[in-house]
Amino acid sequence: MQVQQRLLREKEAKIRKALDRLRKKRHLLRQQRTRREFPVVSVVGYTNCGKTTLIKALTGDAPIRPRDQLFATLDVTAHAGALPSRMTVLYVDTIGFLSQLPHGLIESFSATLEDVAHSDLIVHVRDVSHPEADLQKRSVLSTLHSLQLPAPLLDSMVEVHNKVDLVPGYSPTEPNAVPVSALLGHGLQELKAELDAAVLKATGRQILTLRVRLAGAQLSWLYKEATVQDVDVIPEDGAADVTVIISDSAYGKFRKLFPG
Ligand SMILES: Nc1nc2c(ncn2[C@@H]2O[C@H](COP(=O)(O)OP(=O)(O)OP(=O)(O)O)[C@@H](O)[C@H]2O)c(=O)[nH]1
Ligand SMILES: [Mg+2]
Repeated sequence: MQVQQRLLREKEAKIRKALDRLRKKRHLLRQQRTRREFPVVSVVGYTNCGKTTLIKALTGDAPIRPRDQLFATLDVTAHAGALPSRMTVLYVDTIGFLSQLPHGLIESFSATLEDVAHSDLIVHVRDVSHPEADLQKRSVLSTLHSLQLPAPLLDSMVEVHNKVDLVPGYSPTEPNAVPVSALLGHGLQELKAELDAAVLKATGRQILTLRVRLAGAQLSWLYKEATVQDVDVIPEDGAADVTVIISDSAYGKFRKLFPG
């Protein structure tokens, strides 16, 4: 009994320390984000649902290692991944939700989730092979609602049904859910297409084809400030049709800098 209590105390101290580190890192992440202007996708879900595995599958990132244990992710980490439109997004891994948090940790945990409010899109990962999958969903949603997130962020949430490899013949009943197996890599193309559309919509970005003069600075400006998808050179005009993903604010700047 005593040994067990000591072990638990040690574990709690470890978690607290990790949460402290986390707060510092979050700050850094926020700064980075405002500088680079990458859309941020927060990946949330009940603990052990496969968030880390999914992010790894979407980004091909090696350093994050999923572990089959509670709170394998005690650190908020961001990983860059490319979507089919060639847009780069940052996936932020979050701490797994639990319906019954240990007393005294509730505050720290919600603090780590504050950053979800600053993301452009929320992806809710669910382990559909879990016998209590529905209960877990309700628990996650109620936590999200208690964070007082902006309504558009909640409304645009993408629901991912993970671990479908464990449920033969699985087909989602929810209309907007994307079935995947993060482990086997099934359904990832469909998910990426869905994320592409959702991120564009959520961030006020659009895909435009702009006619630019090759002699000027327009093309290099677009490479720097937007995501260039395609360049179609028209040699006889000394021009090119450039297809870009561009934010409303960047497009405004572009027109100001290069009128006419
Ligand atoms: N069969 C199967 N197992 C999966 C799948 N995705 C993840 N897992 C396994 O589920 C376990 C938990 O995965 P993680 O990615 O660590 O889950 P997590 O949501 O990040 O967990 P926490 O960070 O602890 O909240 C690991 O053993 C994974 O290998 C899947 O699609 N199919
Ligand atoms: Mg994890």
